[in-house]
Amino acid sequence: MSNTTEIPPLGVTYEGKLTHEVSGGEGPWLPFDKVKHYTNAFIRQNGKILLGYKKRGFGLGLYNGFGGKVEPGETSAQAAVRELEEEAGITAPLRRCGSLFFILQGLEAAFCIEIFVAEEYEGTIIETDEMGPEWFSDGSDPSSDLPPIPLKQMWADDEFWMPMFLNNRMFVGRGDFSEDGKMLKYWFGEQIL
Ligand SMILES: COc1nc(N)nc2c1ncn2[C@H]1C[C@H](O)[C@@H](COP(=O)(O)OP(=O)(O)OP(=O)(O)O)O1
Repeated sequence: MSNTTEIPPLGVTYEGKLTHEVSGGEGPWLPFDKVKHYTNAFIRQNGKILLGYKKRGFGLGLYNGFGGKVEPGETSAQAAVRELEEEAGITAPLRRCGSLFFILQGLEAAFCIEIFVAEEYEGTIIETDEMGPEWFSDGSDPSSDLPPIPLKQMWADDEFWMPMFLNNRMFVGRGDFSEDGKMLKYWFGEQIL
């Protein structure tokens, strides 16, 4: 972790200043010529964080926030609300808290993912065909009986930006992955608006 301001890689968009960068890996950043837009949303409440166990498709067997592709005509904020309802059965006043950019070798398009969070929600959390929702401790309550965030069963990038997210910082970053899901190179930073 450093406080110096390196130039962030292509694909990382931000306003203001960046700080607390963390970076690693070797070789050049992977090239891309197409970008697809996605969302990912978390509910965080009273020392707990809601994650979903991905039951099918991309990211199968990993825990993540709830989200998916931004459909034509939608804003990312609208897509985030829709995807949360489709995947966990709830609605929430989501606000954007970060932006991530990923490239996976072998896929034609890069992922540009807007990350959202809310501290409250409406409705009853349900398991869906796509996601199995589970609560975890966010680490802020040492007396919590909930399991810790299962970083070993999450995308490898999460361990770098999740601490920024849990500290209520805006974050941005990029990770390049091999075809078998190993992170080859990464850069993440906190954004000061
Ligand atoms: C590669 O690194 C990634 N890290 C993290 N933390 N999250 C990622 C990564 N790559 C993708 N994601 C997120 C982005 C989305 O929230 C989901 C994938 O969405 P999905 O493939 O399920 O989206 P849709 O095609 O819309 O799904 P359905 O049409 O089946 O609902 O993972």
